[in-house]
Amino acid sequence: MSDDEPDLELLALLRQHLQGKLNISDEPETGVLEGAEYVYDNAIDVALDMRSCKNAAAAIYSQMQQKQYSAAQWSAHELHPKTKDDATIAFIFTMDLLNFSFWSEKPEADRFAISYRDKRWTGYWSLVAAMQRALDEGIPITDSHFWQDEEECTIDTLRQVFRSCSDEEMPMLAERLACLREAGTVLYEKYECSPTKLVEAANGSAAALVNLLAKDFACFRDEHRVEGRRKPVRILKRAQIFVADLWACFEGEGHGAFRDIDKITMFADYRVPQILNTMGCIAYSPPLDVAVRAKKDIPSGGNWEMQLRGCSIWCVELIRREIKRNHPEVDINAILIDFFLYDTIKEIEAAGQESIPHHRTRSIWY
Ligand SMILES: Nc1nc2c(c(CN[C@H]3C=C[C@H](O)[C@@H]3O)cn2[C@@H]2O[C@H](COP(=O)(O)O)[C@@H](O)[C@H]2O)c(=O)[nH]1
Repeated sequence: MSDDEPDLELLALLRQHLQGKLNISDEPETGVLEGAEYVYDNAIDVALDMRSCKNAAAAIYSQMQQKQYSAAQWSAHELHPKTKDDATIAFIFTMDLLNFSFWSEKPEADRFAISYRDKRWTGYWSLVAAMQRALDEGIPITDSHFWQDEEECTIDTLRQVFRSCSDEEMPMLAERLACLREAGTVLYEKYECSPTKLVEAANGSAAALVNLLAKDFACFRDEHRVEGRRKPVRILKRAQIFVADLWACFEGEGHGAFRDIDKITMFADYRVPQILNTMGCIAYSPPLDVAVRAKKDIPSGGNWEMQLRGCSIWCVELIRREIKRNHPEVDINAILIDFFLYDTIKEIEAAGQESIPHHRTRSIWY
């Protein structure tokens, strides 16, 4: 080897050493957790209670153990798709494109609801039920070609797909149509009209898939400016829950196999902050507490809302760390803790035992 040729072996060793020391990894990061910690460090209207977080970690761990909570629960839900194929990937992609803002101010009997399989579905489940019903009725709601067809896929088509068994229409139908249109265009331009090709473009990295969604789809770009910080805080709730739903549905196999799945954080929606507050893990300042209990509109991207979302992400991260500290052998991540917390608050809601309302923010982000 001549003197001026680089010693590739030496360079490889140096790179390995530096990566170890400086944690310079080729693996992508989403930046969500870093942004959440920044929001928590600067929050004045939402605080974390460490004693309650410790107690919650113990309670969540023991209940998850008792219920043998795992990714397998996802497919066990009556309405979730059961096959592990491209059709299911398209279903989950469509679902998480539209997975936002189901809440209503009407009484339970009058709120937007979907009648399907002789049951009345509300909230998130109304979305899944409406999609299943549409497919049963031959409406290709999960097909990105359909989303781009301005003759076939109109606001009236969505009114039909999401027709309610009460007088209230599904919220934000126009925004949902815009999400489908945009996603159809991006899939056509970049991913051969295939959600599976989009998943495969991430080469098995959860963080890379989240970043692809945020980069290529404006309707997944759930990031917001906060004062005192140059770059926006990335929350990316629907991008992250898409990866998590894929991972859970495929039970970590095939198109659900992500080597860095533990980089996915809690999904900052309007339900998990409610259960975290109920458990005493997060506390609101008096004015925020009054506003939430009065079901006042909490503007999307505002100071209060960003504190609610950022502090909830950070809170679940601390609960996850506490569980891992006490049970290093247990394979648990923020996704399973989040799914468990969501299902728990839904049980509390069904039993009519909510002690504080969820916060009211209307947005396409959650
Ligand atoms: N953080 C978090 N947010 C979640 C879910 C789910 C459903 N995931 C299923 C999959 C596995 C789990 O076991 C669940 O069965 C929906 N949401 C969000 O909540 C809101 C809907 O509330 P409500 O209107 O009351 O149904 C809305 O923003 C929706 O996007 C979750 O898991 N985590």
